[in-house]
Amino acid sequence: MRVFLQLMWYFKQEKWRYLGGIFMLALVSLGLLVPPKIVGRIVDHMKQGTLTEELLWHYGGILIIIALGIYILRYIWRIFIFGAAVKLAMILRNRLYTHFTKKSQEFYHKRRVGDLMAHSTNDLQAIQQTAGDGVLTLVDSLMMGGMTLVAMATTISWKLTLVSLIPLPVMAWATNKYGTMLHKRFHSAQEAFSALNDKVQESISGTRVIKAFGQEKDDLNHFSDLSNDAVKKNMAVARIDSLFDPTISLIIGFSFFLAVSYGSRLVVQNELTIGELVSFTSYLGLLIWPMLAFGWLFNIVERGRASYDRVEALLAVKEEIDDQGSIDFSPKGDLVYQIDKFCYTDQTPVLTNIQFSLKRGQTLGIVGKTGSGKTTLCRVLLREFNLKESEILIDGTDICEYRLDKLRESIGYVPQDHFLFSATISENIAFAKIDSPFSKIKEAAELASIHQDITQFKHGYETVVGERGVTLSGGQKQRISIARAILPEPEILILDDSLSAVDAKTEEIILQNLKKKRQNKTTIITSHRLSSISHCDLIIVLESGSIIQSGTHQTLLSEKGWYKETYERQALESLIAQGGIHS
Ligand SMILES: Nc1ncnc2c1ncn2[C@@H]1O[C@H](COP(=O)(O)OP(=O)(O)OP(=O)(O)O)[C@@H](O)[C@H]1O
Repeated sequence: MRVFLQLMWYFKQEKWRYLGGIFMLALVSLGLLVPPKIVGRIVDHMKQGTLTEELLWHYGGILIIIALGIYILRYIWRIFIFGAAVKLAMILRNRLYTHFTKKSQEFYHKRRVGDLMAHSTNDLQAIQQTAGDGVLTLVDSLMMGGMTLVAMATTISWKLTLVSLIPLPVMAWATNKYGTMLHKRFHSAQEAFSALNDKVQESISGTRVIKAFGQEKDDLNHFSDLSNDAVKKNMAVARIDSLFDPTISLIIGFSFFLAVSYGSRLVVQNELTIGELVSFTSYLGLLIWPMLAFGWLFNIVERGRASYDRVEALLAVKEEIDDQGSIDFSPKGDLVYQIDKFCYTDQTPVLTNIQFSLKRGQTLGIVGKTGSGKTTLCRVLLREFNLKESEILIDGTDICEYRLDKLRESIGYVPQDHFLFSATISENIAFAKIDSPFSKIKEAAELASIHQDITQFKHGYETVVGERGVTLSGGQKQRISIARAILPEPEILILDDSLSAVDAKTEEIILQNLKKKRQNKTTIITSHRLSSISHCDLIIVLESGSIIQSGTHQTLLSEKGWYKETYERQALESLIAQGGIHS
């Protein structure tokens, strides 16, 4: 029942709804006590031969009024209690979503998407059930059960009530034992569901790779294994779950047996009328629901607790990036990198001794072997990771002193693994500035050299991309991502290997456009193709996270080293690709 304490903050917040609902439940329970009493009286009247038509109408009238009252009250309490439960799920869903939006890339790197989705669906549903059905079963079983017992003991016979309750301790023991077993099993069932969710998500996203490698069968087998595991764990839950009802029915059956045998004795001894015995057994019948509800309560509560623990653990994950900056405007100006050492999670440095500066409006080219640290050098500027003091400065101010949103507002980043949303091309381009006029969207598309392609589509800028729409080529996606980044005219534009899927001619056009348009703005380009960065004001060559060469294209060509070798090799490759060398 700990979950009710955990949810106390919400019960307090919605106390009127819950108190109102509970009050109505109490009225319903009271109302339900009346019919057995009336039936008992009618039986006694019949036995004594005093039952008149008028009396029958009188009792019938009371029964109808009670039935109607219960009907209305049940409707209202449902709205109160279940309505509050739905609202709780909404609050938690919003919290989780807000939490997700604040999390860093590392958070998503470490977690499985399917797992996060399971938290937002299955777990929240279980918590909603606890705040709705859980409260109902708890209150109803205690109130309905308690009132019925009091009615039995005070209005009929306390001796008979005590005798009928002899089997109850067995029920308390059994439900407690089942509850403990359920908790563990629910946890692993929810974990299995998360794993299954993750598998489905990954397989659907990666379906092209799966098919390309002919791995459908293996994928299906893997899915079946996870699915079987989820079934097995849910069956384990169901096996305990299924024990509740038969156990309770058995115990109530035994109670009935005791009530009828001992009750008949009391009737024979004239301590009880037949009508009272009939009322008593009807009351016992009324106890079936509270007892079953008590059994379900364990089930609901244990499921809710397991889910609430999981959601709380997720919400407790701290922000990795401390956004303590106080400067409330977006930075503009000269850029200075002075990083001694940067490591991801382990102690192996990924960047070492990175020292360079860039004037506002200049273009920086970053090249180097794969894995040399180019992307990392860009991402540290976005503050995706915590930096030490003064490792990167803009206009002489540590980037950590800017508010994170303000810093990021001034940077347009086109990542290597670009992503387009299932929305129209125009919405994708205007993603960072959704209210941009069409002229701006078109201008960005023209700069990114994608306008022509877009006009070829039947619906032009209104073409839906992604799962629900047209399939774009890699180069088209890249250029739409570039248009998206340049539309807000960011102070710093980072193209992280973003021209890899376009041909050399288109690349040149895009670079020329950017040069013209972004005269006073800084641009950073990482690339494997040296032609992409040859125009840059500063080029740095990275190897194993360190700068091994730096300068302009001309100075780097004039010295021996990686840049010259790579440039000459790529020039030769390009010549061969264009038709070879003619002697
Ligand atoms: N999130 C991360 N956590 C831990 N290590 C990482 C992470 N991202 C990158 N690395 C490691 O940092 C090193 C540099 O990676 P980075 O992506 O910066 O190189 P790169 O030069 O951009 O490579 P490429 O040219 O292939 O894109 C690599 O050894 C990589 O494994």
